[in-house]
Amino acid sequence: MNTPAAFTLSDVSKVYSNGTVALHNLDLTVHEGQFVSLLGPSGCGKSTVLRMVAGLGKMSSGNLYWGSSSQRKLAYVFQEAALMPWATVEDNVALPLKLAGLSKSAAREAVQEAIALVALQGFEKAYPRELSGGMRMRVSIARALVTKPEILLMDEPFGALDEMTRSKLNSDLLNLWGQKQWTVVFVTHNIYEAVYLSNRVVVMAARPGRVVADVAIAAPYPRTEEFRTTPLFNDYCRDISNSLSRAAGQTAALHPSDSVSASVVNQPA
Ligand SMILES: Nc1ncnc2c1ncn2[C@@H]1O[C@H](COP(=O)(O)OP(=O)(O)OP(=O)(O)O)[C@@H](O)[C@H]1O
Repeated sequence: MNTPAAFTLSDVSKVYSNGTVALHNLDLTVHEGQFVSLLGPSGCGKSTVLRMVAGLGKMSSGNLYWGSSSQRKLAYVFQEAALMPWATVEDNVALPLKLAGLSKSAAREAVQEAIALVALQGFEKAYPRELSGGMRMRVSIARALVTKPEILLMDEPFGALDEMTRSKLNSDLLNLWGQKQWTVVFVTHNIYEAVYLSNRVVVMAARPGRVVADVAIAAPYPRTEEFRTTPLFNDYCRDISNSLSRAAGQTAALHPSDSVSASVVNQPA
């Protein structure tokens, strides 16, 4: 049985000012505590969905409904860590609280807690240039967590990281989610990452941006590295890959002049 809705996008369309139809009649309800991945090829509107939920830009039509007022506590994690290079880790993490008007001393406890959640104790005084890409992304996640969000919107946060760092951050993120039970909406191009992390994968296709499959990943948590080698994992990856292929075929039929990239449709081994 589903938990209450965290939010619902109802019949949402988004046409950018240059005429690009980024989303067309999209319906999506995300439930409290779900870990939902939005998966699809470049340009299918994944980031636009996040932006509409975050209120970063107006929908052209449709509505966003919140499950309850307390569920509006959002945090956004971007693909680039986007840290202030001149500021230490703790000052970067403190930024949202500073912007909200808290003094440094009032923010200290929350900043320490967020840094501990991403396992960066000892690096409070370090500058971004002294950190690896994975550590910088941890700082970016801590900066999102410092506001104690209930909904975490993550826009391909690990896309620029090497495979081993990505795997490590995947399992750390799952551990955190297991403790905190946020609602997570996670954008990715990567089928394996989506299946590993999520209890639901929403598959999208481009031109126009739309939902083409909604797959419940019925594997228990906590998920270990072994999950990645199970037949169940491979079955989900194959099914989702097939959905992406079918959708790419439909898009190609709609836009025969395009060369639709199937590069995201990697068949699992
Ligand atoms: N500000 C904008 N103005 C015009 N077109 C835009 C704007 N932002 C996005 N688009 C277009 O809208 C479509 C959806 O973009 P969006 O960034 O949501 O896709 P995406 O699935 O997140 O892509 P990617 O995986 O490459 O980040 C694309 O065709 C994109 O070029």
